[in-house]
Amino acid sequence: TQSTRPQRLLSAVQKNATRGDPRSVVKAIDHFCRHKEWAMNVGDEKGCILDSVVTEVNPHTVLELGTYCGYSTVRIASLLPPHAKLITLEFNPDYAAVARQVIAWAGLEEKVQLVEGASSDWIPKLKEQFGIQTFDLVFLDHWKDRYLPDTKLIEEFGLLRKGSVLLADNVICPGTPDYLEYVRSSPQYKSQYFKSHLEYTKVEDGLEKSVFLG
Ligand SMILES: Nc1ncnc2c1ncn2CCCCCNC(=O)c1cc(-c2ccc(F)cc2)cc(O)c1O
Ligand SMILES: [Mg+2]
Repeated sequence: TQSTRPQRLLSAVQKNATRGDPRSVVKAIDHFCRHKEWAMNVGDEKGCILDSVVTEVNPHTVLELGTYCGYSTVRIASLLPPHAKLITLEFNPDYAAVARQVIAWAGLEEKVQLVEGASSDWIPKLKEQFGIQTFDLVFLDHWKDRYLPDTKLIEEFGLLRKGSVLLADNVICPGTPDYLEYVRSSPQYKSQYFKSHLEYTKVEDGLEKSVFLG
């Protein structure tokens, strides 16, 4: 049977990256997506912005919505302090299967909990299931029309504390207009737009960083 794009991306990692070296895994994926097949990873340009926000926040608890092949999972987890935990939710079992292997190749399994299922089903259960109080950082990169309802769920279930940071991918392309309107107009958030480009292209896109004021 034909391989899928995520499977071909995984093969490129296993062929070109060094086991236990997250930076080489990131490099191998970016090379594959730039020279072989485009894929919807956050990519190298927005990835540098992601890295700077992760480093600034220095989070002990991270929630990622939308794992895909684990590219941003690896970028984030490679920057976490010891004993920090990253929970990443992936809806598609085929993506999840590839992401587990990419995360393992990077040697980051200890820091990452990949959970399969829909964000709307899991957000209400994260406290009891994983003993989480609040998240220091949330990276939104899943269905674009789920950013706003899931942010409201995250607020409703008390998963944010004063100073928690939401970082949202694709706020321009494909776009998340209702989410942007919400975080930019709500008195509960201090928002900032980081202009960039859609991964591996010249099309405008960017990340929106929103600090929860409590
Ligand atoms: N736990 C969960 N709960 C709910 N949904 C869940 C989920 N886990 C996964 N999903 C379902 C997300 C599926 C992928 C989401 N990402 C995207 O759709 C996405 C699309 C583009 C894109 C841009 C221009 C184009 F021309 C084409 C595509 C770029 C990106 O950076 C994107 O992140
Ligand atoms: Mg994205």
